[in-house]
Amino acid sequence: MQSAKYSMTSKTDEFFRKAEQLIAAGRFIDSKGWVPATSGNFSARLSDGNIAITVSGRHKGRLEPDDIMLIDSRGQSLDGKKPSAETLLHTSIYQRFPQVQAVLHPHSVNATLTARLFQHEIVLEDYELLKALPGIATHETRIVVPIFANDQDIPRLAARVEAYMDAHDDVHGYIIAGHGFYTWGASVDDALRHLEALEFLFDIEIRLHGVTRL
Ligand SMILES: CSC[C@@H](O)[C@@H](O)C(=O)COP(=O)(O)O
Ligand SMILES: [Zn+2]
Repeated sequence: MQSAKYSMTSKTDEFFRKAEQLIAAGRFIDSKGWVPATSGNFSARLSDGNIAITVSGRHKGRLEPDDIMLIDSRGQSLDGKKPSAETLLHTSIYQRFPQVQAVLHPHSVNATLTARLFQHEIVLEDYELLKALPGIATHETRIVVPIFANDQDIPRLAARVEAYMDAHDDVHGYIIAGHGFYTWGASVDDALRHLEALEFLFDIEIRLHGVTRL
């Protein structure tokens, strides 16, 4: 039951449609082993600027409609539920990029290993799969994925991400060391494609550099 404070909050058909997309994305991401043990969080922006986001602490591979909640653009709960502990990392992306409509955060082994093998950033260059990312039309492309130190202080972490983004264009995602990565897109499907592409490219770089290091 919603409390009186939240009783005016109506969830629209669009909310439930986006919630279903996030649930399906979670099932797929979990099938790959990228959100173990309740880790990860997902969101999608609605046309009125509010955001559908995963409730904190839920298993992201077994989400039910009740596990997706509504927040405003500043991250305030609109339905009394507790949003993801990392909500600020989502709202910052939406504020920065008007075209972004979905943000996905997996905790994959490859993102974690990448941050162990590389410091500060990983460069992805000369891969056909880079074309899965927006605005890239050729393998003859070089992108940089920054790696930030993990931090339990999310506002402080968000501020570091913001400072990096202020100074760099064409950021398609970022890794948090010992934690996971964030990526986004113009729809849940687009964000999922970016997630899969980055995950694949991290895997290649790990195999390449991990083997070279032996
Ligand atoms: C299970 S530990 C993972 C959390 O600390 C966090 O990093 C995470 O991704 C999930 O937090 P959540 O609050 O469920 O969105
Ligand atoms: Zn996380």
